[in-house]
Amino acid sequence: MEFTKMHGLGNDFIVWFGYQELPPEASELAVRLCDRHFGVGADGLVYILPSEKADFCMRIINSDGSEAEQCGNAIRCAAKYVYDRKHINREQITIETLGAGVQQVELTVVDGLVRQVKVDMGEPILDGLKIPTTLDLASVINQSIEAGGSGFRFTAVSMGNPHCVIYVEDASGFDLEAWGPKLECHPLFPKKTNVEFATVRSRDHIDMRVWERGAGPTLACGTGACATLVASVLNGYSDRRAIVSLKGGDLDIEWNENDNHVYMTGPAEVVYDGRLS
Ligand SMILES: N[C@@H](CCC[C@H](N)C(=O)O)C(=O)O
Repeated sequence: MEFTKMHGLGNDFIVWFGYQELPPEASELAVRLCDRHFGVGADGLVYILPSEKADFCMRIINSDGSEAEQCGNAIRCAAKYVYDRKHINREQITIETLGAGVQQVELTVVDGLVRQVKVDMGEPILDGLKIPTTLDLASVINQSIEAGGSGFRFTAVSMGNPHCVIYVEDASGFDLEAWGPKLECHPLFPKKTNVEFATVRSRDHIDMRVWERGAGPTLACGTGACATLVASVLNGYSDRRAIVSLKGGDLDIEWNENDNHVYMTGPAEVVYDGRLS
């Protein structure tokens, strides 16, 4: 079984190509292989599959074996993979996702090397029940939530997958382990949620740390960065375009006023090719 280890800003994946469909053992394999001591070590498994609607289809399995609807860092990796391995010879690629439709990806290639990947992440979902939350509201902005005896204010956004954005004084020093798991499984979020702790540095720069649903603390989350930018605009904290600084590096995020789509630009890297016996 040949795989490729890739990452987007340190959010790392075991990438598989060549399957015709998601194998039934994907969930069990994710738990085993993502283990950083007894396995390969990764935040998730990524399958690049054939698609009837787009050039390729991408499916992402979190390290706990659950399947996510979408993954921003993985879609950049998938686009770089198919281009580098010459499965496509265009710099514009369409990739079908489980929960965020078909996404348009554009590669910036310099001297044959993929330098940046820009993804049209589609329109954010703001409706409370569709995110999903248990709140029947047109948008879930600056609402209160209690976890572990403490109260927080949160804004919920879906980018195909659910996000709970909380503003804190210092995101980079925030104790993710203490609050992440409690908020991830909070009953307000029926499908659980990714949790972003954000600090707005200026109107075009936001620091964010993430506790991912099904994966725990990761170095970066593409959909989380998009959700954080959208939440920051909704709360009046930022402009519609900002750098979101994550532990693993920066993403350039824009929520375009004309088409209401969110655009994410960032890198994707190959670490190594491997073979499982
Ligand atoms: N790291 C991702 C998101 C992966 C899925 C997430 N854990 C979920 O369950 O929704 C990203 O870069 O977007």
